[in-house]
Amino acid sequence: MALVARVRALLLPGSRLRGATLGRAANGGGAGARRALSHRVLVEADPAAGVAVVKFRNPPVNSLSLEMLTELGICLEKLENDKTVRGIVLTADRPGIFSAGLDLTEMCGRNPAHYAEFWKAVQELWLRLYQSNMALGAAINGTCPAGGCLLSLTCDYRILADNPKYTIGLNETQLGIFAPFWFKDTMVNTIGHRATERALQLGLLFTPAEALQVGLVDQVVPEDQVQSTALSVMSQWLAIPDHARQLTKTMMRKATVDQLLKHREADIQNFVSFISRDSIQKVLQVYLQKLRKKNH
Ligand SMILES: CCCCCCCC/C=C\C=C\CC(=O)SCCNC(=O)CCNC(=O)[C@H](O)C(C)(C)COP(=O)(O)OP(=O)(O)OC[C@H]1O[C@@H](n2cnc3c(N)ncnc32)[C@H](O)[C@@H]1OP(=O)(O)O
Repeated sequence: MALVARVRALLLPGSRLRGATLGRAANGGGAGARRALSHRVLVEADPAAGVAVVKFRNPPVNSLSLEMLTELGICLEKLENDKTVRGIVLTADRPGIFSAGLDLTEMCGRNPAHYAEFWKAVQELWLRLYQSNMALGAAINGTCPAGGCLLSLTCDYRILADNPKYTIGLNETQLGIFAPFWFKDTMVNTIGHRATERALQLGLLFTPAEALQVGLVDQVVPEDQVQSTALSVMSQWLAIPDHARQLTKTMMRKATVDQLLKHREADIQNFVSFISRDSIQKVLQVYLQKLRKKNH
């Protein structure tokens, strides 16, 4: 289903996204700050600063399900069309888990049409974020594996909470799958080829100190200062004239974006045939069961 159709489905009577409002904040935010609510994404906009904080709230682990990807896409599209917003900070509504990455239940026991729809939605969100004209910051206030790490890597800078429990990285190989070329390219663009090769083959999840050392994040700060630091760094990015910053960003990212645009359909087909393999389904199911067993 294309984004428009998925949005329609989400707006059907009964959907909690229906009637989402953008009103004056009940609390928090500066004077004139506005808060918009959807089911899985909370937006706190501060028009005076030109910044919106986009908070993930898809319990229990902020996984990127099809619905979450769709709501995030809608929210970002709205912000892109809002002339008062020049920068966005992505964060988790509750500290602990920034995002557990792609929702594994979307990739297990479904049919090929579902896998294709899901992968298309992952591509769409990456394209929207990686090509965004806005300045994007990630206030990483929790653990950040795989697709969660990818989200943060689409941003222009990353601030990570100084908590050794919070790890970050593309750990796909540890699950028995692997990061597709555009995940890899996004990481190469951030930490370079050799560090990416090592990180991806070993499926490394970096502690804050390691992530800072390898350049996966730009700053590690005390947990209660992640959002405030991300907002203060944002003011540096917004001090640069938009057109100059945007042209530079496009120049840096265009080749990577073009690769996916050129191979988009083939990438979907490759994903569908890879994820549909019995052997891959088996490893994903074992991984999910292990996660679930912990709690039962
Ligand atoms: C030719 C080639 C073409 C291209 C091929 C490409 C192939 C690549 C394909 C896919 C790429 C995928 C990238 C991903 O993002 S995969 C997801 C990777 N994520 C993880 O490995 C993280 C897994 N989760 C955890 O490690 C923990 O849950 C953690 C985030 C650390 C939180 O721990 P904790 O607070 O202890 O919470 P629980 O583990 O108890 O989890 C609570 C419930 O949430 C469920 N859960 C967790 N993660 C996911 C997830 N990613 N998706 C869906 N569900 C998830 C977990 O099972 C618990 O459920 P329950 O309450 O029923 O027990």
